[in-house]
Amino acid sequence: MVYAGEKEVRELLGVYFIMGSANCLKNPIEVLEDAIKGGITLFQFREKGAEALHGDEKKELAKSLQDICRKHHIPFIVNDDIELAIELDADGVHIGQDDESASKVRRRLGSNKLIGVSAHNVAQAKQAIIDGADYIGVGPIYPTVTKLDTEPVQGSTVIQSILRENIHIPIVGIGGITEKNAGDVIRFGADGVSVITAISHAPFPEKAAKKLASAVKIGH
Ligand SMILES: Cc1ncsc1CCOP(=O)(O)O
Ligand SMILES: C=C1C=NC(C)=NC1=N
Ligand SMILES: [Mg+2]
Repeated sequence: MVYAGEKEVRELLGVYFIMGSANCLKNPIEVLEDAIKGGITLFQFREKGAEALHGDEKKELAKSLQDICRKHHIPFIVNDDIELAIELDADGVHIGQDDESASKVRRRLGSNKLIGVSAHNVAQAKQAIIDGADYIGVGPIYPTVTKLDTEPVQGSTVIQSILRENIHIPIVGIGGITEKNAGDVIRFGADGVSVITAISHAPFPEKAAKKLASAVKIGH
């Protein structure tokens, strides 16, 4: 992927689907294909939790999902697992505060890859910029049961406190986001929304993605 400037990154964050095998009620391959048909703009492979796949099984699933993203020109991001991202030549990685710093990851990935960092306050947002991150994931905005060890639910406060500091890094909201509240997250000032279960548990993932995409568009 050619290096994406800030404006392209903001557009890429529109409807940012995140999924691993544990988040799916049916075949992850089908869920991703339907989500892409519905208009997601970015995909993150996040294989976590008790039943998460490991080793070759994890790599094979990642490759299958990456192939689907390539076919439809959707950038493929890997959560946490830098080695896997390098091995697959993924389009980028997403790292949390407990992972290695974005500056170290940048040295390993190079300038033409996307690096996203989870940020829960202004200081972490500022550090992410210093470290060369391309975007920050801020949340949980609303309560979520998908990730049990989240920071406290913060609603719009962190997004607004970051923007009040005149910090200009692309921001994606995360946590409990659905078609009903996605527009609010954009009105709070986020460039896009990232979701897991709103799409992965939807009876029709294509329709769920479409509804999120229109809520985001209206929110802008
Ligand atoms: C990975 C992550 N980080 C903060 S909340 C969360 C889970 C989001 O899942 P959902 O969209 O199903 O609430
Ligand atoms: C924890 C996370 C926060 N934000 C994003 C975009 N992805 C994540 N895995
Ligand atoms: Mg992590």
